[in-house]
Amino acid sequence: METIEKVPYFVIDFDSTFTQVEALDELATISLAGNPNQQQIIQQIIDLTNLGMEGKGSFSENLVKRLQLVKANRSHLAPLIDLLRSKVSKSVKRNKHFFRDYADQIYIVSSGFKEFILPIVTEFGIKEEHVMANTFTFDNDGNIIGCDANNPLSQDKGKIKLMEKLGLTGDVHVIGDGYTDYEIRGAGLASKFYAFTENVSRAAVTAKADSIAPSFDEILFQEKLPMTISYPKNRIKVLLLENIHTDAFKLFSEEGYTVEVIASALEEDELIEKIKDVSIIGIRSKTTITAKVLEHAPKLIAIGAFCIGTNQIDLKAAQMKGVAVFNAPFSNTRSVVELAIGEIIMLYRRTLEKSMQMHAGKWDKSAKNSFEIRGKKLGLVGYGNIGSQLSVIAESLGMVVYYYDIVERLSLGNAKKCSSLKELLNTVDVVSLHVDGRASNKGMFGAKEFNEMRQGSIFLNLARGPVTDLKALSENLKSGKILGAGLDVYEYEPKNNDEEFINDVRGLPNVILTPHIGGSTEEAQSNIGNFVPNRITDYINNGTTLHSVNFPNIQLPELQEGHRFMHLHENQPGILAKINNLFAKHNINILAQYLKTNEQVGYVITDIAKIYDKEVLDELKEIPGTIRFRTLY
Ligand SMILES: NC(=O)C1=CN([C@@H]2O[C@H](COP(=O)(O)OP(=O)(O)OC[C@H]3O[C@@H](n4cnc5c(N)ncnc54)[C@H](O)[C@@H]3O)[C@@H](O)[C@H]2O)C=CC1
Ligand SMILES: O=C(O)CCC(=O)C(=O)O
Repeated sequence: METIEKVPYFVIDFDSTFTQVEALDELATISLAGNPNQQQIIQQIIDLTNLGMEGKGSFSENLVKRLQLVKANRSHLAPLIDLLRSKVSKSVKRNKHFFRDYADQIYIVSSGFKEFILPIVTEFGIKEEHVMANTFTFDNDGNIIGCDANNPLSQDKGKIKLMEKLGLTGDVHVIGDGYTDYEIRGAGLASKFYAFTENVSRAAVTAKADSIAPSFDEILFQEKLPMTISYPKNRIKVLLLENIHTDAFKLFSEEGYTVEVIASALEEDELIEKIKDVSIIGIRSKTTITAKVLEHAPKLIAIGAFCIGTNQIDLKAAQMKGVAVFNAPFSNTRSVVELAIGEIIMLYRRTLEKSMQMHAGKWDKSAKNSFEIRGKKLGLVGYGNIGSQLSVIAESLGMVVYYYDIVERLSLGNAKKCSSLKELLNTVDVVSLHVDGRASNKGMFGAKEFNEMRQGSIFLNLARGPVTDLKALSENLKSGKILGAGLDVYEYEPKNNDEEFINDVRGLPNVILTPHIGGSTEEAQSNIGNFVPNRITDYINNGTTLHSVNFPNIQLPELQEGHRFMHLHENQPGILAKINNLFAKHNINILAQYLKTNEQVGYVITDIAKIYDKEVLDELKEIPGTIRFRTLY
């Protein structure tokens, strides 16, 4: 711990800084309960508070007006204090130890009232005599009728007057959300002003700040003081591309990260430029993360694939750079399945063709080449999450399901396993591809496979574009061998909605073309927008890698006490022993230890006691084969 002499005095505001709320606004909500004009009066109070915080108008007149509007009684203070206790700012709560450990250096300077400030801040170890605030005056019935007019804090430029009177000798750093907090610095009574924006950010105040602090962690980080978390979260930059659902923005922002959103995908060179200071990137299927991009991402901790497929990411390169990749393996499964079912029906009934004829004024009432799906044989190529879900629903509609997969899968319902792709193609009426986008699947379905299909079949590809040879499909559609097709994915897909879709399949008969929207439903996107950020924050906050597609998967218990060390290394013999030898050498007590490996890497998580020799950190990083080392708390 640094010596106390080096630590400046911290002058901290109460309302909207120490707590998330303005106490007088909250007091009014309590005191005016049941008053028919409650909302209107509270709004007047909020407007007056904001004027004061922005440094507009006379502060003393503003305070008197607010107290008159609040019309509170002593009996309203207890419920107010209870509420404030639950509204202490999150990062203040998180760093409770700081207020206790540095109590000699901490002052609360507030234009609020001691009656509700003292019970809150003294619970954090702040000294009663270091709390500078107003006091209420009451009438005989306990009604609040005003405040002590002699207290400088009830007057204009009150905080300046108070600070002059306090006469702190030494460095003073002010932390607050209001203009009156800045004024202490403006008057030369402090050397630094942090605009605290965790709860409210006012342009007039941030413009005057020496530093903007979105949390107390940021202040402690800048002051080089001990923090509860290892790194201020606002310094973690998140980049979300490709129209990712707004819930992801919300979740990452609530976590305290700084989030940037771009609606489209980025090309490699644009990405290389953008990713330099990014810690978390969120993409969908259109952004390719190559080894070259990863070389330019020194801060990258995690990649979120806000979809199922991860073929667009160099998973191995990410792993060897210690970047964890997470996807949403079943959040859009149902949406793809529903689209496939809909398309099979539409294609068998030639609905699109007939609809287009109708729009052109042609009435063609005929049953020719229109069929029910009941009793038809559906062949699923790839029997993973989507294939097997489609199997169940198709069967419930009366289809007879066959499947072919390169790995053993549990047959659901009455689905029949085929031992080869050829067997499946020779048997079924509808072929639907649900394989993943691994490199070896490129071109897996071409002239030979269409040739094996039965006359008058239906073909669907809602998996990945490169899997199918569209030239071969087009020839088979034109010859009538294939009755109809549904395509959602293409080898080249436009980068954004402004680029034209250019492809030979345009204009082919009885072909449903959709712009890679198999997973684009409100439900799926919202599911994904929640699933992926939660996996990433679990990893960052706890080390848990469950659902990572490139790290060994491990679900860790929450760390209760102490520190967690996470060591990712190349999977070579002897590394665990080297880690533990270092702990022994530094006399470090291991509380718990977990190890999970895959073929390439090992992931060792060690929980240790609170006090430890910091030298071990560098030594752990230097163990040969170390890919990434992270500490928690
Ligand atoms: N159109 C869209 O918007 C969407 C497309 N997808 C695509 O669908 C794919 C499948 O998704 P899930 O079923 O969730 O994946 P999954 O990983 O659960 O299933 C894929 C299955 O395909 C099998 N497979 C791979 N190559 C094969 C081959 N050559 N022959 C036979 N079987 C093979 C695998 O063994 C596995 O069982 C995703 O990888 C993605 O590319 C996924 C979601 C939305
Ligand atoms: O919705 C997307 O951007 C991609 C959907 C997809 O292909 C997938 O989830 O793998």
